[in-house]
Amino acid sequence: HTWLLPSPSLSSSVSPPSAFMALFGAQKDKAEMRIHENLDELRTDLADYIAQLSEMSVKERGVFAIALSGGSLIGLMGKLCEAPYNKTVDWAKWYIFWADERVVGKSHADSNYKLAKDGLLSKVPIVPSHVHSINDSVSAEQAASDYEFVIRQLVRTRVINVSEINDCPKFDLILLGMGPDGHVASLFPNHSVLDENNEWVTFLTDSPKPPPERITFTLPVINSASNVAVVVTGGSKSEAVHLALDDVGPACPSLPARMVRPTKGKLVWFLEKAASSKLDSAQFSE
Ligand SMILES: O=C(O)[C@H](O)[C@@H](O)[C@H](O)[C@H](O)COP(=O)(O)O
Repeated sequence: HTWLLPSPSLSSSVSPPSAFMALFGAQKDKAEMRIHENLDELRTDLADYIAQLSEMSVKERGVFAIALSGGSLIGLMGKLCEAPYNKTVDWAKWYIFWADERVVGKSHADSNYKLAKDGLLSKVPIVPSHVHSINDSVSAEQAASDYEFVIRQLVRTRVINVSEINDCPKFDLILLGMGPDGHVASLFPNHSVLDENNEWVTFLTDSPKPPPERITFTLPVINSASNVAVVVTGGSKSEAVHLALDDVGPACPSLPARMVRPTKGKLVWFLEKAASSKLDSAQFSE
C-alpha cells in the first residue's frame, strides 16, 4: 500500500489545539508512507525510488549526491546491484556520502563504509574518487571537521547542491534507518547532538549504541536535503514508528526520527508491514 498522509487542506480544516500540533501537523502533511506487505516488495520499491531520483537529479544537475547510513539499509538496497538497475542507473554520476559513520578503520567490521562497499559499491561501476568516506586515522572530532570541509568544497563546486534558505548542503537524497529507540543517523534521543545547529557534521564519543565514537550529519543538513527516505523494517520498531509519525501529543517532541522534517524537500517512509503495525492508521487497514 502507498498513501499520503492527510493533505494540508484536510488538516487545516481542523483547528490545531496547540502550536505543537501545528508543527507536527505540518510534518505529517509532507510525509509519504509506503507500507509493504513483505521485504521483497519493499526492496523493489526502494530500488525503483532511488533509481528514479538518480535519473531526475542527473537530468537536472548532471550528478546525484546520495548519503547512506548503516544497518539493514544497505542490504535493503540490494536490488540496485541486479538487473535492470545495474545497467540502467547512471552510476558514473553518483557521489556517495555517509549520513553517519562509526569512527573505526575502513576495514573494521563496524565500518559503515565497509558495509556499503561490500554490499553495494563494489558491485556497481561507481567512480572510486566519487566515494567520500571519513578520514579513519584521526579523532572523531577531527574526522567530523575534515568531513565537513570535504562537503564544503563539493558544495562550492555544486557537486552537492546548496539550500537557498540556509546555505546548508542540499543532498539529492539522504537515506536513513531508524533504531527501536527512534534514533536516525547517529542522532540519539536526549543527546546534545540533536541541538547542534551550527555545524554540518558533528561528532560524539559517547554513543549509547556501540561503538561509542561516531560522526553524524546534523538535523539542519538532513532537513535541507531535496529528498529524505527513512527505511524501517521489523516489529521491534513499530512503537517508534508510531511515536515518530502519529499525533501523540507532547509525549515525544524530541524523538530524533520525529525531528526529520525536510524544510522544502520530500520525505518518504518505507515501512515493512510489521513496522507499521502500531500506526493509528493501521487499525483501518485490515
Ligand atoms: O550506526 C549504527 O549503529 C547503525 O547504523 C544504526 O544507526 C542503524 O542504522 C539503525 O539502528 C537501524 O538499523 P537496522 O536497520 O539494522 O535496524
